[in-house]
Amino acid sequence: MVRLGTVRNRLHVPIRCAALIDAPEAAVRRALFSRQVWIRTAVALGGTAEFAAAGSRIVAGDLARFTARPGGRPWLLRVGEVNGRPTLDSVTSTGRSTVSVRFDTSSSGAGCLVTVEFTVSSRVAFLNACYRPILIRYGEMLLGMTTLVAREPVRVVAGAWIAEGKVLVTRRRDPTGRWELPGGKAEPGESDEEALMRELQEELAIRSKVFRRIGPVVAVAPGVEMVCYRVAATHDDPIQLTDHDAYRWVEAAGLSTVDFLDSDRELLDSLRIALQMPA
Ligand SMILES: Nc1nc2c([nH]c(=O)n2[C@H]2C[C@H](O)[C@@H](COP(=O)(O)OP(=O)(O)OP(=O)(O)O)O2)c(=O)[nH]1
Repeated sequence: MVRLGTVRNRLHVPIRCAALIDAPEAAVRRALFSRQVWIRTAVALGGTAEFAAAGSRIVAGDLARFTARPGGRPWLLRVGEVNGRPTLDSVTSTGRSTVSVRFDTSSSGAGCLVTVEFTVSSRVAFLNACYRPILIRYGEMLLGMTTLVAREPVRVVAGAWIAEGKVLVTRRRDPTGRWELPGGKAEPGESDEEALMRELQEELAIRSKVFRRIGPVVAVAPGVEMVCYRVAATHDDPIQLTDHDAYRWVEAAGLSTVDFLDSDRELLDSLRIALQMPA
């Protein structure tokens, strides 16, 4: 409901949009916290969204810049957290108004409930009424994008970095301590190549080049599939592990002795062949 007021009163107009999505909560959160979903939403409505820091996720501390149309007056918002929940809050007022956005998921037997709440605070009551339809459209489009992306299968890209007849394998930093190829989940809208280059930069701190596919598409879990590509480093960057606690170089004969994740076993024959071939 829009409350009208006077110029003297600072008004708050909470606008809440919600959707019940028939997908696992993890998939919904992955979609909702993906920058691509927020960017695609802004673009679909004729505007723009940009994030200052590198990365593909919405994380606390980042700065986001939204416009309702290209070249329009920007809203600069900082990503924050309140009680562990993500928020976006105006960094600088546009002079007349500030906006804050709260978004979250909760799981129920019927599905995953996503809520997005905007609060505009304007010195001029009339502006509250102006922002309302824009924010409702943004919220509804965001929920639609989130639903679409949450239902897409998740694609894991794994990199077989082969050098001098050996492939690099990495040990997961979890209680199982099992080995895998470096890589990870592609973000919505990312190509396999972009995702793999990003993951290798994040996990090993190396710049890389992606070559041909190796082996079959492997089912990792329901709705999650993995593809493997041959990769190489393009610079002499020293390996710095962030997600893993160990790495080693293994030649073809040693692959069967590595305690790989189950899905990786389906790649081993193809990896052995790749180890005998040039990139
Ligand atoms: N990177 C990588 N992941 C693999 C391989 N084999 C395999 O089953 N996986 C699985 C493990 C994970 O469930 C998923 C990769 O996701 P990930 O590395 O981005 O993420 P994660 O599950 O550790 O963490 P998160 O994104 O859920 O927070 O694919 C592999 O060789 N490399």
